[in-house]
Amino acid sequence: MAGLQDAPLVTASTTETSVPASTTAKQTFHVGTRKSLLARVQADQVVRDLKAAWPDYAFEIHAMSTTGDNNQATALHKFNEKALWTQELEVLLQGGELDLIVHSLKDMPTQLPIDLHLGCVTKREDPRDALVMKPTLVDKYKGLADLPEGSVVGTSSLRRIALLKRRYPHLKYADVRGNLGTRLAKLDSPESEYSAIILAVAGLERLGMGTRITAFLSKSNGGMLYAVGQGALGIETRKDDTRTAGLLAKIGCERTTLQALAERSLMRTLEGGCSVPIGVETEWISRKSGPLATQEVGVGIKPADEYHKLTGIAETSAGGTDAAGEDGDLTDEMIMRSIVVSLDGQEAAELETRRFVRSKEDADEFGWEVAKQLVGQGADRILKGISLDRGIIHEQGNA
Ligand SMILES: NCc1[nH]cc(CCC(=O)O)c1CC(=O)O
Repeated sequence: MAGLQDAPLVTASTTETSVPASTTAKQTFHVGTRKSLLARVQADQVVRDLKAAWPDYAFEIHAMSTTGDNNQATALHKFNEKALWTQELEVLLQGGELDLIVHSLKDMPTQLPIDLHLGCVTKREDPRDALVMKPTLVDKYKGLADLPEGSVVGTSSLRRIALLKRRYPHLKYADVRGNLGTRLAKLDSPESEYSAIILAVAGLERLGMGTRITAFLSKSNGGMLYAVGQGALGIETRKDDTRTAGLLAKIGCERTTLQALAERSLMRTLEGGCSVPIGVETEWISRKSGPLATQEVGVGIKPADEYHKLTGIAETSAGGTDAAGEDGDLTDEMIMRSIVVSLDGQEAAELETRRFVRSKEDADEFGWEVAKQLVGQGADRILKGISLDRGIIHEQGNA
């Protein structure tokens, strides 16, 4: 912080324009992101927040395409590493050419280079998955259950396919790739095979396409749990960069950060390097919640029916009339619903667990504990089966 305040306060320069050498520049922070429209919109959002918090500094966005972006023609299962989407940016961060990288948290590897870390998580948006119906079918079918036998649902995520197969075995699942716009265009084309596609709510909303959402999926609606980190932005920084840490302290969300750490710890403990169908839902419990408990799903804890939009807060109280959206009404107790599912949707280890989470260490421990319990339920057997299959197509797309 001190470093920031000491920094020179100077004349105007606008983001993304280089400052003429003759003028003294504002202290400039270099923000890295991928080149896709979604990545750009996300970086813009973070820079807007940073500018509002730190009007005396300048921010320059550097958007670059990465190995992942450049190899869209190559089957994604050949890329078993999320790092392909982040590596080039990380090298620039390590070299000091960038000060921070804005990621969709869901696309950020759980293992980062030793000198880098998740420096900040901003407030999570709606973390759920969305069902988007083909426009010509939208009046006829309101949900996946309504679709006739054999209808094709487009998604390339192992998690989405496995979870949906479990609940909707009458449907077919087919790959759909490309950025969000491309996927929607494929859905809309009258010749395409898709009746519907599944996309993250947050991505659609960030691009102003929230009106395309036919239904919001969740554990209680369709048995769909979201990906670790979905709906939140993660900012990667150098561990030793206290200047940028001070900057980010003003835009991070503590509640989301703890959720993110718990979810990522679960994933890190389970995945052992490869991407697997893991779904989660984490929420903070409001004051009127029930007792502390760890149980298998279906045994006692009443799941929250809906998300409190934009906050991911469990509305567990009977009337639900208290302002659950206010952090003041929340306890330090987190609920984590988790599932590890086989690719065919036939087998699953599933839990609903609560714990008091008051620190980053608590959050890490919570994820680790849940992972161990899932293993106790057979998650390791399911994961072993998947890594034998090796048909790994991971969550990462061309968002
Ligand atoms: N798979 C790629 C991806 N990475 C992040 C998002 C957008 C939403 C988010 O922040 O999680 C998406 C698109 C999608 O899954 O539909």
